Amino acid sequence: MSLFCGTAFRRKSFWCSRLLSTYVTKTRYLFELKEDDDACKKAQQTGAFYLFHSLAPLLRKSEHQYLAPQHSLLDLKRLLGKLGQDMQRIEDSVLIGCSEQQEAWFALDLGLNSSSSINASLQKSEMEKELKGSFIELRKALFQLNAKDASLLSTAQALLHWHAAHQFCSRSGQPTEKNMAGSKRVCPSNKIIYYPQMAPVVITLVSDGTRCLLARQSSFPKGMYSALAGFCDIGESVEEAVRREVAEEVGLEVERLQYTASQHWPFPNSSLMIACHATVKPGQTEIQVNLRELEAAAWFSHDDVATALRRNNPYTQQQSGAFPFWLPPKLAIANQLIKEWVEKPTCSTLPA
Ligand SMILES: NC(=O)C1=CN([C@@H]2O[C@H](COP(=O)(O)OP(=O)(O)OC[C@H]3O[C@@H](n4cnc5c(N)ncnc54)[C@H](O)[C@@H]3O)[C@@H](O)[C@H]2O)C=CC1
Ligand SMILES: [Mg+2]
Repeated sequence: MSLFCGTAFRRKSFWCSRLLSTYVTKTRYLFELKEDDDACKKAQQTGAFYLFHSLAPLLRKSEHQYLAPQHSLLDLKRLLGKLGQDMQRIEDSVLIGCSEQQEAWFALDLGLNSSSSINASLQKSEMEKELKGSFIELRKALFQLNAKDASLLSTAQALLHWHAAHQFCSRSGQPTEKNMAGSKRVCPSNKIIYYPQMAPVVITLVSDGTRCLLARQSSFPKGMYSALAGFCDIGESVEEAVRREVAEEVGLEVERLQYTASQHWPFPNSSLMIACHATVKPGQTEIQVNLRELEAAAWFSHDDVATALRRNNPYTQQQSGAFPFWLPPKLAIANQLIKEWVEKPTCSTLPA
């Protein structure tokens, strides 16, 4: 049997799907939708749409959480009709995933200037009223979403952002065309294909064996400290990027390094966060903060970090006017790194 069950794969044969796990079937279905514009257009008929306005997702408040509502193609057509908009706008949707039952999920930005519609941006407040929700900046809402919606909306926002920023071919200057799924753009004049990209970023929790090193940029919310992060330079390995970033930002040399996890991060552009634990050379713990990159950096004890992790409402200003020391929220990979270290302070054991 061939890897893709030949044409049977494309027809989603009963035999084929019986042999493959749900996950593999789903993955192959998504692959098909990315490759085949007609199949993708067909999937829109039964698919679900997540709506955005100028890259802010449509959300509904439910107690302490935000929920991301889904809309059918019919709902969407009804909305566009009511607002006197062109149905062509639906072609700007991008594929962002599918359910286990192969219901395809799309994202559509109704606020960006459409390449396929002659109509200008739709009125935001009019749409919010019709859709019974609000378009809220993802940065403000991310931590009040469940993990599934957070991941889906991050992907959607990153992909919509990429399309909005790659409307023209950098060689010919001509407008590029998106495929139906939005997994690429092509220049019609020279056939150059552009694919969505993520910038690799290393994020490192440095420890000296008993304490961990946390830092803050002036742009961070008051009181919040995080692990050291930095974009990989071209040509660098992850190990080299960690070593350079730690040296650049706090003037220390990393001795041991251990990869732990990764995360897509949509802000400000799409990044792939690569999270590592590292230790410094014994006795070489004197921090020299690079003030062009950071506002402050310091060593924190296990107790201080464990207490900060348990803090529920970090934004509360103290009576003195100061903000307590707090850490990035659970959905951020920085939080995972810090939590791992609190649970096992000696987790960086491999040579760098
Ligand atoms: N999800 C998480 O838990 C966390 C995510 N982050 C993310 O990590 C990213 C990198 O952290 P920083 O300390 O700001 O990086 P950084 O230490 O590399 O400094 C940023 C500077 O690097 C330069 N740079 C080099 N390549 C760049 C590129 N491809 N895109 C943008 N700037 C580039 C720019 O001059 C920029 O001002 C940030 O975007 C931040 O949002 C940071 C901490 C936690
Ligand atoms: Mg940095």
